[in-house]
Amino acid sequence: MALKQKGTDAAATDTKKRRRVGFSGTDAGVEANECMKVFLVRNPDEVGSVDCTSIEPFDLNHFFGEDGKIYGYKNLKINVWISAKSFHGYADISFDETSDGGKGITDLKPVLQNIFGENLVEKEEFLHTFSKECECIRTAVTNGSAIKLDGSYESDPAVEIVRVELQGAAAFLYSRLVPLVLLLVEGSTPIDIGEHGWEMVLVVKKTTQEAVSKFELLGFAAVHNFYHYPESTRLRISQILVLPPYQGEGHGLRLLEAINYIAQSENIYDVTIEDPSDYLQYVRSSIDCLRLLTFDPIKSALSAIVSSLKETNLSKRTHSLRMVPPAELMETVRQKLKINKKQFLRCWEILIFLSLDSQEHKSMDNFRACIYDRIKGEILGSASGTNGKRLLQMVSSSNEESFAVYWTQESGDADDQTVEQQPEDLKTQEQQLNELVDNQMEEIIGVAKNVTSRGKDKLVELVAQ
Ligand SMILES: CC(=O)SCCNC(=O)CCNC(=O)[C@H](O)C(C)(C)COP(=O)(O)OP(=O)(O)OC[C@H]1O[C@@H](n2cnc3c(N)ncnc32)[C@H](O)[C@@H]1OP(=O)(O)O
Repeated sequence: MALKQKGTDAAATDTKKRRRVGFSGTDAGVEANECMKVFLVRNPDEVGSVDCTSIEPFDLNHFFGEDGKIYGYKNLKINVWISAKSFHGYADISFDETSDGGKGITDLKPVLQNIFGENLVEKEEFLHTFSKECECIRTAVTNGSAIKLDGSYESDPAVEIVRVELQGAAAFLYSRLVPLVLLLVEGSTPIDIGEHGWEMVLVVKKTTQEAVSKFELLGFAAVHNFYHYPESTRLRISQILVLPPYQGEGHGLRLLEAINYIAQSENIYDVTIEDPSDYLQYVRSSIDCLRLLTFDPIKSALSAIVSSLKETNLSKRTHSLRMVPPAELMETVRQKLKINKKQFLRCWEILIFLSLDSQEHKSMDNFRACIYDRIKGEILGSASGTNGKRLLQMVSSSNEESFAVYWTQESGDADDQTVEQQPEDLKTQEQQLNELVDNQMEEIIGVAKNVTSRGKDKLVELVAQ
Protein backbone atom coordinates (compact mmCIF):
# COMPACT_ATOMS: atom_id res chain seq x y z
CA MET A 1 0.00 0.00 0.00
CA ALA A 2 1.51 3.34 -1.01
CA LEU A 3 0.57 6.38 1.01
CA LYS A 4 1.76 9.66 -0.43
CA GLN A 5 1.23 13.34 -0.19
CA LYS A 6 0.91 14.87 -3.65
CA GLY A 7 4.09 16.47 -4.95
CA THR A 8 6.31 14.42 -2.67
CA ASP A 9 8.16 11.18 -3.21
CA ALA A 10 7.62 7.86 -1.49
CA ALA A 11 9.89 8.86 1.39
CA ALA A 12 7.26 11.36 2.39
CA THR A 13 4.89 8.62 3.46
CA ASP A 14 5.96 9.11 7.05
CA THR A 15 2.84 10.52 8.60
CA LYS A 16 4.89 12.60 11.05
CA LYS A 17 6.27 14.63 8.19
CA ARG A 18 2.85 15.51 6.84
CA ARG A 19 1.96 19.16 7.01
CA ARG A 20 -1.11 19.71 9.12
CA VAL A 21 -3.52 22.38 8.10
CA GLY A 22 -6.73 23.65 9.57
CA PHE A 23 -10.10 23.17 7.85
CA SER A 24 -12.30 26.18 7.74
CA GLY A 25 -15.21 25.15 9.92
CA THR A 26 -15.87 21.55 10.95
CA ASP A 27 -14.49 18.87 8.65
CA ALA A 28 -17.43 17.60 6.58
CA GLY A 29 -15.44 14.56 5.52
CA VAL A 30 -15.52 12.89 2.15
CA GLU A 31 -17.58 9.88 1.16
CA ALA A 32 -15.54 6.78 0.39
CA ASN A 33 -17.61 6.32 -2.79
CA GLU A 34 -16.31 9.67 -4.03
CA CYS A 35 -12.61 9.27 -3.42
CA MET A 36 -11.96 5.54 -3.82
CA LYS A 37 -11.71 3.61 -7.08
CA VAL A 38 -10.97 -0.05 -7.71
CA PHE A 39 -9.54 -1.38 -10.96
CA LEU A 40 -9.19 -4.91 -12.29
CA VAL A 41 -5.98 -5.35 -14.27
CA ARG A 42 -4.58 -8.14 -16.40
CA ASN A 43 -0.96 -7.05 -16.81
CA PRO A 44 1.65 -4.98 -14.98
CA ASP A 45 1.49 -2.12 -17.53
CA GLU A 46 -1.98 -1.22 -16.31
CA VAL A 47 -0.91 -0.81 -12.69
CA GLY A 48 -0.97 2.87 -11.76
CA SER A 49 -3.26 3.77 -14.64
CA VAL A 50 -6.81 4.92 -14.07
CA ASP A 51 -7.73 4.21 -17.69
CA CYS A 52 -8.13 0.47 -17.16
CA THR A 53 -11.29 -1.47 -16.27
CA SER A 54 -12.74 0.04 -13.15
CA ILE A 55 -15.14 -2.04 -11.12
CA GLU A 56 -18.15 -0.54 -9.46
CA PRO A 57 -18.49 -1.71 -5.88
CA PHE A 58 -22.10 -1.53 -4.73
CA ASP A 59 -21.16 0.73 -1.83
CA LEU A 60 -17.70 1.59 -0.52
CA ASN A 61 -19.15 3.86 2.15
CA HIS A 62 -20.30 0.99 4.32
CA PHE A 63 -16.72 -0.07 4.98
CA PHE A 64 -15.96 3.33 6.48
CA GLY A 65 -17.75 3.83 9.76
CA GLU A 66 -21.37 4.63 10.38
CA ASP A 67 -21.63 7.62 8.07
CA GLY A 68 -19.38 6.16 5.35
CA LYS A 69 -17.08 9.17 5.47
CA ILE A 70 -13.36 9.64 5.67
CA TYR A 71 -12.13 12.58 7.76
CA GLY A 72 -9.01 14.67 7.97
CA TYR A 73 -7.74 14.60 4.37
CA LYS A 74 -7.65 17.21 1.65
CA ASN A 75 -8.02 15.96 -1.94
CA LEU A 76 -7.83 12.34 -0.92
CA LYS A 77 -7.63 9.70 -3.66
CA ILE A 78 -7.53 5.99 -2.98
CA ASN A 79 -6.87 3.86 -6.06
CA VAL A 80 -6.71 0.10 -5.72
CA TRP A 81 -5.61 -2.23 -8.51
CA ILE A 82 -6.59 -5.88 -8.29
CA SER A 83 -4.84 -8.44 -10.45
CA ALA A 84 -7.25 -10.53 -12.52
CA LYS A 85 -4.60 -13.27 -12.44
CA SER A 86 -3.72 -13.69 -8.79
CA PHE A 87 -6.33 -11.38 -7.18
CA HIS A 88 -3.64 -9.62 -5.18
CA GLY A 89 -4.23 -5.93 -4.67
CA TYR A 90 -2.15 -2.79 -4.47
CA ALA A 91 -3.43 0.50 -3.05
CA ASP A 92 -2.17 3.96 -3.89
CA ILE A 93 -3.32 6.63 -1.48
CA SER A 94 -2.64 10.28 -2.16
CA PHE A 95 -3.75 13.55 -0.58
CA ASP A 96 -2.61 17.16 -0.28
CA GLU A 97 -2.76 17.60 3.45
CA THR A 98 -4.15 16.12 6.63
CA SER A 99 -5.69 17.89 9.56
CA ASP A 100 -7.94 17.02 12.45
CA GLY A 101 -10.94 19.19 11.74
CA GLY A 102 -12.90 17.96 14.72
CA LYS A 103 -13.56 14.39 13.61
CA GLY A 104 -10.02 13.02 13.75
CA ILE A 105 -7.99 11.65 10.87
CA THR A 106 -9.42 8.37 9.60
CA ASP A 107 -6.88 5.58 9.75
CA LEU A 108 -7.20 4.09 6.26
CA LYS A 109 -4.93 1.11 6.73
CA PRO A 110 -7.19 -1.04 8.97
CA VAL A 111 -10.19 -0.35 6.73
CA LEU A 112 -8.32 -1.48 3.63
CA GLN A 113 -7.00 -4.49 5.55
CA ASN A 114 -10.59 -5.41 6.42
CA ILE A 115 -11.51 -5.48 2.76
CA PHE A 116 -8.37 -6.81 1.13
CA GLY A 117 -6.69 -8.71 3.98
CA GLU A 118 -3.43 -10.39 3.07
CA ASN A 119 -4.10 -9.87 -0.64
CA LEU A 120 -2.95 -6.28 -0.28
CA VAL A 121 0.77 -6.02 -1.03
CA GLU A 122 3.32 -3.34 -1.86
CA LYS A 123 3.73 -2.21 -5.46
CA GLU A 124 6.90 -4.12 -6.23
CA GLU A 125 5.50 -7.37 -4.90
CA PHE A 126 2.23 -6.71 -6.73
CA LEU A 127 4.04 -6.31 -10.05
CA HIS A 128 5.87 -9.59 -9.43
CA THR A 129 2.62 -11.46 -8.82
CA PHE A 130 1.76 -11.20 -12.52
CA SER A 131 4.56 -13.59 -13.42
CA LYS A 132 4.86 -15.57 -10.19
CA GLU A 133 1.32 -16.00 -8.93
CA CYS A 134 -0.74 -17.08 -11.92
CA GLU A 135 -1.06 -20.61 -10.72
CA CYS A 136 -3.93 -20.40 -8.27
CA ILE A 137 -6.67 -20.64 -10.90
CA ARG A 138 -4.95 -23.41 -12.85
CA THR A 139 -4.33 -25.54 -9.76
CA ALA A 140 -7.94 -25.20 -8.65
CA VAL A 141 -9.26 -26.00 -12.13
CA THR A 142 -7.01 -29.04 -12.56
CA ASN A 143 -8.43 -30.52 -9.35
CA GLY A 144 -12.01 -30.03 -10.53
CA SER A 145 -14.33 -31.72 -13.00
CA ALA A 146 -15.67 -30.05 -16.14
CA ILE A 147 -19.43 -29.74 -16.62
CA LYS A 148 -20.56 -29.95 -20.23
CA LEU A 149 -23.95 -28.41 -20.89
CA ASP A 150 -25.75 -28.87 -24.19
CA GLY A 151 -25.42 -25.83 -26.42
CA SER A 152 -23.31 -24.01 -23.86
CA TYR A 153 -20.26 -22.10 -25.06
CA GLU A 154 -20.43 -23.59 -28.54
CA SER A 155 -19.41 -20.21 -29.90
CA ASP A 156 -16.45 -20.03 -27.55
CA PRO A 157 -15.11 -23.51 -26.80
CA ALA A 158 -12.25 -22.01 -24.77
CA VAL A 159 -14.73 -21.23 -21.99
CA GLU A 160 -15.38 -24.04 -19.55
CA ILE A 161 -17.46 -24.64 -16.45
CA VAL A 162 -15.61 -26.50 -13.74
CA ARG A 163 -16.87 -27.85 -10.44
CA VAL A 164 -14.45 -28.00 -7.50
CA GLU A 165 -14.73 -28.95 -3.85
CA LEU A 166 -13.90 -25.99 -1.67
CA GLN A 167 -10.70 -27.28 -0.15
CA GLY A 168 -6.98 -27.17 -0.94
CA ALA A 169 -6.24 -25.11 -4.05
CA ALA A 170 -9.90 -24.11 -4.48
CA ALA A 171 -10.11 -22.86 -0.89
CA PHE A 172 -6.94 -20.86 -1.51
CA LEU A 173 -8.46 -19.40 -4.69
CA TYR A 174 -11.65 -18.51 -2.82
CA SER A 175 -9.66 -16.70 -0.13
CA ARG A 176 -8.10 -14.62 -2.91
CA LEU A 177 -11.57 -13.81 -4.25
CA VAL A 178 -12.99 -12.63 -0.93
CA PRO A 179 -12.21 -8.90 -1.51
CA LEU A 180 -14.10 -8.98 -4.83
CA VAL A 181 -17.00 -10.75 -3.14
CA LEU A 182 -17.08 -8.13 -0.37
CA LEU A 183 -16.94 -5.30 -2.90
CA LEU A 184 -19.37 -6.65 -5.47
CA VAL A 185 -21.88 -8.94 -3.75
CA GLU A 186 -24.08 -6.75 -1.62
CA GLY A 187 -24.40 -7.79 2.01
CA SER A 188 -21.91 -10.63 1.65
CA THR A 189 -19.57 -12.02 4.27
CA PRO A 190 -16.83 -14.56 3.53
CA ILE A 191 -18.09 -18.12 3.68
CA ASP A 192 -16.63 -20.46 6.29
CA ILE A 193 -14.51 -22.70 4.11
CA GLY A 194 -13.73 -24.91 7.10
CA GLU A 195 -17.36 -26.02 7.14
CA HIS A 196 -18.18 -29.26 5.38
CA GLY A 197 -20.20 -29.28 2.12
CA TRP A 198 -18.93 -26.24 0.21
CA GLU A 199 -18.05 -26.32 -3.44
CA MET A 200 -17.42 -23.80 -6.20
CA VAL A 201 -18.58 -23.76 -9.76
CA LEU A 202 -16.11 -21.78 -11.87
CA VAL A 203 -16.37 -20.29 -15.35
CA VAL A 204 -12.89 -20.14 -16.83
CA LYS A 205 -11.35 -19.31 -20.17
CA LYS A 206 -8.50 -21.52 -21.22
CA THR A 207 -5.61 -20.42 -23.39
CA THR A 208 -2.84 -22.77 -24.39
CA GLN A 209 0.57 -21.34 -25.23
CA GLU A 210 3.63 -23.50 -25.84
CA ALA A 211 1.86 -26.57 -24.45
CA VAL A 212 1.07 -24.75 -21.20
CA SER A 213 -2.58 -24.11 -20.33
CA LYS A 214 -3.49 -20.87 -18.66
CA PHE A 215 -6.86 -20.08 -17.17
CA GLU A 216 -8.60 -16.81 -16.74
CA LEU A 217 -11.44 -16.69 -14.21
CA LEU A 218 -14.64 -15.14 -15.56
CA GLY A 219 -16.99 -15.92 -12.68
CA PHE A 220 -17.87 -18.35 -9.95
CA ALA A 221 -20.58 -19.51 -7.59
CA ALA A 222 -20.05 -20.73 -4.03
CA VAL A 223 -22.56 -23.45 -3.32
CA HIS A 224 -23.37 -25.24 -0.09
CA ASN A 225 -24.63 -28.82 0.06
CA PHE A 226 -26.62 -29.26 3.22
CA TYR A 227 -28.55 -32.10 4.75
CA HIS A 228 -32.27 -32.41 4.18
CA TYR A 229 -34.22 -34.80 6.36
CA PRO A 230 -34.44 -37.77 6.08
CA GLU A 231 -31.85 -38.66 3.47
CA SER A 232 -31.27 -36.02 0.85
CA THR A 233 -29.26 -32.89 0.21
CA ARG A 234 -30.24 -29.39 -0.81
CA LEU A 235 -28.03 -27.04 -2.80
CA ARG A 236 -27.90 -23.45 -1.69
CA ILE A 237 -26.19 -20.85 -3.89
CA SER A 238 -24.56 -18.58 -1.40
CA GLN A 239 -22.51 -16.25 -3.58
CA ILE A 240 -22.38 -15.81 -7.29
CA LEU A 241 -20.14 -13.35 -9.04
CA VAL A 242 -19.29 -12.75 -12.67
CA LEU A 243 -16.25 -10.48 -12.89
CA PRO A 244 -17.28 -7.03 -14.14
CA PRO A 245 -15.66 -7.12 -17.58
CA TYR A 246 -17.60 -10.30 -18.38
CA GLN A 247 -21.02 -9.49 -16.94
CA GLY A 248 -24.00 -9.56 -19.29
CA GLU A 249 -22.36 -12.16 -21.55
CA GLY A 250 -24.43 -15.09 -20.29
CA HIS A 251 -21.95 -16.48 -17.73
CA GLY A 252 -24.24 -15.94 -14.73
CA LEU A 253 -26.95 -17.76 -16.59
CA ARG A 254 -24.60 -20.65 -17.41
CA LEU A 255 -23.53 -20.89 -13.76
CA LEU A 256 -27.18 -21.24 -12.74
CA GLU A 257 -27.76 -23.80 -15.49
CA ALA A 258 -24.73 -25.79 -14.35
CA ILE A 259 -26.02 -25.83 -10.77
CA ASN A 260 -29.45 -26.96 -11.97
CA TYR A 261 -27.74 -29.67 -13.99
CA ILE A 262 -25.82 -30.88 -10.92
CA ALA A 263 -29.04 -30.88 -8.88
CA GLN A 264 -30.94 -32.89 -11.47
CA SER A 265 -28.20 -35.36 -12.28
CA GLU A 266 -27.48 -36.07 -8.60
CA ASN A 267 -31.11 -36.04 -7.55
CA ILE A 268 -30.58 -33.25 -5.05
CA TYR A 269 -33.74 -32.27 -3.12
CA ASP A 270 -33.91 -28.72 -4.55
CA VAL A 271 -31.89 -25.57 -5.30
CA THR A 272 -32.21 -22.36 -3.29
CA ILE A 273 -30.41 -19.01 -3.47
CA GLU A 274 -29.41 -17.12 -0.38
CA ASP A 275 -30.80 -13.60 -0.51
CA PRO A 276 -30.65 -13.17 -4.31
CA SER A 277 -30.14 -9.69 -5.73
CA ASP A 278 -32.96 -8.38 -7.93
CA TYR A 279 -30.93 -8.94 -11.07
CA LEU A 280 -29.93 -12.47 -10.11
CA GLN A 281 -33.57 -13.20 -9.33
CA TYR A 282 -34.51 -11.87 -12.76
CA VAL A 283 -31.95 -14.09 -14.50
CA ARG A 284 -32.99 -17.09 -12.39
CA SER A 285 -36.73 -16.63 -13.00
CA SER A 286 -36.10 -16.20 -16.73
CA ILE A 287 -34.28 -19.53 -16.86
CA ASP A 288 -36.80 -21.35 -14.69
CA CYS A 289 -39.79 -20.04 -16.68
CA LEU A 290 -38.12 -21.20 -19.88
CA ARG A 291 -37.60 -24.64 -18.35
CA LEU A 292 -41.21 -24.75 -17.16
CA LEU A 293 -42.58 -23.74 -20.56
CA THR A 294 -41.62 -27.16 -21.91
CA PHE A 295 -42.61 -29.07 -18.78
CA ASP A 296 -45.85 -30.82 -19.74
CA PRO A 297 -47.19 -31.57 -16.22
CA ILE A 298 -47.87 -27.86 -15.62
CA LYS A 299 -50.05 -27.38 -18.69
CA SER A 300 -53.51 -28.50 -17.59
CA ALA A 301 -53.36 -26.71 -14.20
CA LEU A 302 -52.11 -23.59 -15.92
CA SER A 303 -54.84 -23.61 -18.52
CA ALA A 304 -57.51 -24.10 -15.80
CA ILE A 305 -56.37 -21.03 -13.86
CA VAL A 306 -56.04 -18.98 -17.05
CA SER A 307 -59.64 -19.86 -18.01
CA SER A 308 -61.00 -18.81 -14.63
CA LEU A 309 -59.10 -15.52 -14.82
CA LYS A 310 -60.69 -14.87 -18.20
CA GLU A 311 -64.20 -15.67 -17.00
CA THR A 312 -64.43 -14.46 -13.40
CA ASN A 313 -65.08 -10.88 -12.41
CA LEU A 314 -62.97 -10.19 -9.37
CA SER A 315 -63.55 -6.47 -9.09
CA LYS A 316 -66.49 -7.00 -6.71
CA ARG A 317 -65.08 -10.03 -4.99
CA THR A 318 -66.13 -11.01 -1.52
CA HIS A 319 -63.39 -13.58 -1.14
CA SER A 320 -60.03 -13.89 -2.86
CA LEU A 321 -59.23 -16.09 -5.81
CA ARG A 322 -55.87 -17.69 -5.31
CA MET A 323 -53.61 -18.52 -8.22
CA VAL A 324 -51.69 -21.26 -6.44
CA PRO A 325 -50.85 -24.43 -8.34
CA PRO A 326 -51.95 -27.83 -6.99
CA ALA A 327 -49.67 -29.15 -4.23
CA GLU A 328 -48.85 -32.31 -6.18
CA LEU A 329 -47.69 -30.18 -9.13
CA MET A 330 -45.35 -28.21 -6.87
CA GLU A 331 -43.94 -31.52 -5.69
CA THR A 332 -43.50 -32.81 -9.26
CA VAL A 333 -41.70 -29.61 -10.26
CA ARG A 334 -39.40 -29.91 -7.25
CA GLN A 335 -38.69 -33.57 -7.91
CA LYS A 336 -38.04 -33.24 -11.65
CA LEU A 337 -36.67 -29.71 -12.11
CA LYS A 338 -35.40 -29.11 -8.54
CA ILE A 339 -37.14 -25.75 -8.44
CA ASN A 340 -38.06 -25.02 -4.82
CA LYS A 341 -41.65 -24.24 -3.87
CA LYS A 342 -41.18 -20.50 -3.33
CA GLN A 343 -39.43 -20.06 -6.65
CA PHE A 344 -42.04 -22.15 -8.46
CA LEU A 345 -44.80 -19.93 -7.07
CA ARG A 346 -43.00 -16.89 -8.51
CA CYS A 347 -42.61 -18.56 -11.89
CA TRP A 348 -46.22 -19.76 -11.79
CA GLU A 349 -47.49 -16.18 -11.69
CA ILE A 350 -45.17 -15.23 -14.56
CA LEU A 351 -46.39 -18.20 -16.62
CA ILE A 352 -50.03 -17.24 -15.98
CA PHE A 353 -49.24 -13.68 -17.03
CA LEU A 354 -47.57 -14.98 -20.19
CA SER A 355 -50.67 -17.04 -21.00
CA LEU A 356 -53.02 -14.06 -20.74
CA ASP A 357 -53.71 -11.55 -23.46
CA SER A 358 -52.39 -8.23 -22.17
CA GLN A 359 -55.08 -6.42 -24.24
CA GLU A 360 -57.90 -8.19 -22.39
CA HIS A 361 -58.64 -5.81 -19.54
CA LYS A 362 -60.85 -8.14 -17.57
CA SER A 363 -58.34 -10.96 -17.25
CA MET A 364 -55.50 -8.50 -16.58
CA ASP A 365 -57.54 -6.81 -13.84
CA ASN A 366 -58.30 -10.20 -12.36
CA PHE A 367 -54.62 -11.12 -12.48
CA ARG A 368 -53.66 -7.94 -10.66
CA ALA A 369 -56.44 -8.52 -8.11
CA CYS A 370 -55.00 -11.97 -7.38
CA ILE A 371 -51.51 -10.53 -6.90
CA TYR A 372 -53.01 -7.91 -4.59
CA ASP A 373 -54.83 -10.53 -2.51
CA ARG A 374 -51.74 -12.73 -2.32
CA ILE A 375 -49.51 -9.90 -1.12
CA LYS A 376 -52.14 -8.69 1.32
CA GLY A 377 -52.48 -12.20 2.71
CA GLU A 378 -48.69 -12.53 3.09
CA ILE A 379 -48.43 -9.24 4.92
CA LEU A 380 -51.40 -9.54 7.16
CA GLY A 381 -51.12 -13.30 7.47
CA SER A 382 -53.05 -14.58 10.42
CA ALA A 383 -53.44 -10.96 11.54
CA SER A 384 -55.86 -10.15 8.71
CA GLY A 385 -58.92 -8.67 10.26
CA THR A 386 -56.79 -6.98 12.90
CA ASN A 387 -55.87 -4.01 10.82
CA GLY A 388 -54.24 -2.21 13.67
CA LYS A 389 -51.10 -4.35 13.51
CA ARG A 390 -48.26 -1.92 13.51
CA LEU A 391 -45.28 -3.83 12.24
CA LEU A 392 -45.30 -6.86 10.04
CA GLN A 393 -42.67 -8.93 8.35
CA MET A 394 -42.81 -11.32 5.44
CA VAL A 395 -40.70 -14.35 6.18
CA SER A 396 -39.87 -16.87 3.54
CA SER A 397 -40.31 -20.58 3.96
CA SER A 398 -37.05 -21.23 2.14
CA ASN A 399 -35.05 -18.75 4.13
CA GLU A 400 -34.04 -16.76 1.07
CA GLU A 401 -36.32 -13.78 1.00
CA SER A 402 -35.96 -10.26 2.20
CA PHE A 403 -38.15 -8.83 4.89
CA ALA A 404 -40.69 -6.11 4.47
CA VAL A 405 -41.91 -3.91 7.23
CA TYR A 406 -45.20 -2.06 7.12
CA TRP A 407 -47.03 0.31 9.33
CA THR A 408 -50.74 0.74 9.20
CA GLN A 409 -52.60 3.85 10.21
CA GLU A 410 -55.19 2.35 12.48
CA SER A 411 -54.47 2.36 16.16
CA GLY A 412 -56.01 0.31 18.91
CA ASP A 413 -53.33 -2.34 19.09
CA ALA A 414 -51.24 -2.15 22.23
CA ASP A 415 -48.03 -1.90 20.17
CA ASP A 416 -49.21 1.30 18.55
CA GLN A 417 -49.11 3.15 21.80
CA THR A 418 -45.33 3.18 21.76
CA VAL A 419 -44.89 5.02 18.45
CA GLU A 420 -45.93 8.53 17.72
CA GLN A 421 -47.29 8.49 14.21
CA GLN A 422 -48.34 11.61 12.39
CA PRO A 423 -51.08 10.67 9.89
CA GLU A 424 -49.65 13.03 7.29
CA ASP A 425 -46.30 11.22 7.49
CA LEU A 426 -47.82 7.85 6.88
CA LYS A 427 -49.00 6.21 3.74
CA THR A 428 -52.18 4.29 4.09
CA GLN A 429 -52.00 0.56 4.10
CA GLU A 430 -53.84 0.59 0.80
CA GLN A 431 -51.21 2.81 -0.81
CA GLN A 432 -48.41 0.65 0.52
CA LEU A 433 -50.09 -2.46 -0.79
CA ASN A 434 -50.66 -0.94 -4.20
CA GLU A 435 -47.04 0.12 -4.41
CA LEU A 436 -45.98 -3.42 -3.62
CA VAL A 437 -48.37 -4.77 -6.23
CA ASP A 438 -46.97 -2.30 -8.80
CA ASN A 439 -43.43 -3.45 -8.02
CA GLN A 440 -44.44 -7.07 -8.27
CA MET A 441 -46.20 -6.46 -11.60
CA GLU A 442 -43.07 -4.72 -12.88
CA GLU A 443 -40.92 -7.72 -11.95
CA ILE A 444 -43.36 -10.13 -13.56
CA ILE A 445 -43.54 -8.06 -16.75
CA GLY A 446 -39.72 -7.76 -16.87
CA VAL A 447 -39.17 -11.51 -16.73
CA ALA A 448 -42.14 -12.16 -19.04
CA LYS A 449 -40.60 -9.87 -21.69
CA ASN A 450 -37.29 -11.70 -21.51
CA VAL A 451 -38.97 -15.10 -21.66
CA THR A 452 -41.09 -13.99 -24.61
CA SER A 453 -38.07 -12.81 -26.56
CA ARG A 454 -36.13 -16.01 -25.87
CA GLY A 455 -38.82 -18.64 -25.95
CA LYS A 456 -41.37 -17.47 -28.53
CA ASP A 457 -41.93 -20.93 -30.01
CA LYS A 458 -42.40 -22.56 -26.60
CA LEU A 459 -44.80 -19.80 -25.63
CA VAL A 460 -47.00 -20.31 -28.67
CA GLU A 461 -47.46 -23.93 -27.55
CA LEU A 462 -48.34 -22.86 -24.02
CA VAL A 463 -50.90 -20.24 -25.02
CA ALA A 464 -52.49 -22.67 -27.50
CA GLN A 465 -53.34 -25.08 -24.65
C1 LIG B 1 -26.69 -14.97 -3.89
C2 LIG B 1 -25.95 -13.82 -4.47
O1 LIG B 1 -24.81 -13.94 -4.70
S1 LIG B 1 -26.79 -12.37 -4.81
C3 LIG B 1 -25.64 -11.36 -5.65
C4 LIG B 1 -25.43 -11.70 -7.08
N1 LIG B 1 -24.16 -11.18 -7.53
C5 LIG B 1 -23.96 -9.86 -7.77
O2 LIG B 1 -24.82 -9.02 -7.66
C6 LIG B 1 -22.54 -9.49 -8.14
C7 LIG B 1 -22.51 -8.60 -9.38
N2 LIG B 1 -23.24 -9.16 -10.50
C8 LIG B 1 -22.89 -10.31 -11.13
O3 LIG B 1 -21.95 -10.98 -10.77
C9 LIG B 1 -23.69 -10.73 -12.35
O4 LIG B 1 -24.25 -9.62 -12.97
C10 LIG B 1 -24.82 -11.77 -12.04
C11 LIG B 1 -24.21 -13.03 -11.42
C12 LIG B 1 -25.87 -11.20 -11.10
C13 LIG B 1 -25.49 -12.15 -13.37
O5 LIG B 1 -24.53 -12.66 -14.23
P1 LIG B 1 -24.30 -12.07 -15.69
O6 LIG B 1 -23.25 -12.90 -16.34
O7 LIG B 1 -24.06 -10.61 -15.61
O8 LIG B 1 -25.72 -12.30 -16.34
P2 LIG B 1 -26.00 -13.05 -17.73
O9 LIG B 1 -25.24 -12.36 -18.82
O10 LIG B 1 -25.79 -14.49 -17.58
O11 LIG B 1 -27.56 -12.87 -17.93
C14 LIG B 1 -28.05 -11.69 -17.98
C15 LIG B 1 -28.68 -11.39 -19.33
O12 LIG B 1 -28.61 -12.41 -20.29
C16 LIG B 1 -29.96 -12.80 -20.63
N3 LIG B 1 -29.97 -14.14 -21.20
C17 LIG B 1 -29.00 -14.58 -22.00
N4 LIG B 1 -29.30 -15.81 -22.45
C18 LIG B 1 -30.48 -16.16 -21.93
C19 LIG B 1 -31.29 -17.32 -22.04
N5 LIG B 1 -30.94 -18.38 -22.76
N6 LIG B 1 -32.42 -17.35 -21.33
C20 LIG B 1 -32.79 -16.31 -20.57
N7 LIG B 1 -32.05 -15.19 -20.44
C21 LIG B 1 -30.90 -15.11 -21.12
C22 LIG B 1 -30.61 -12.53 -19.37
O13 LIG B 1 -31.98 -12.49 -19.41
C23 LIG B 1 -30.10 -11.15 -19.12
O14 LIG B 1 -30.54 -10.21 -20.09
P3 LIG B 1 -30.87 -8.67 -19.93
O15 LIG B 1 -30.25 -8.13 -18.65
O16 LIG B 1 -30.21 -8.08 -21.13
O17 LIG B 1 -32.33 -8.54 -19.98
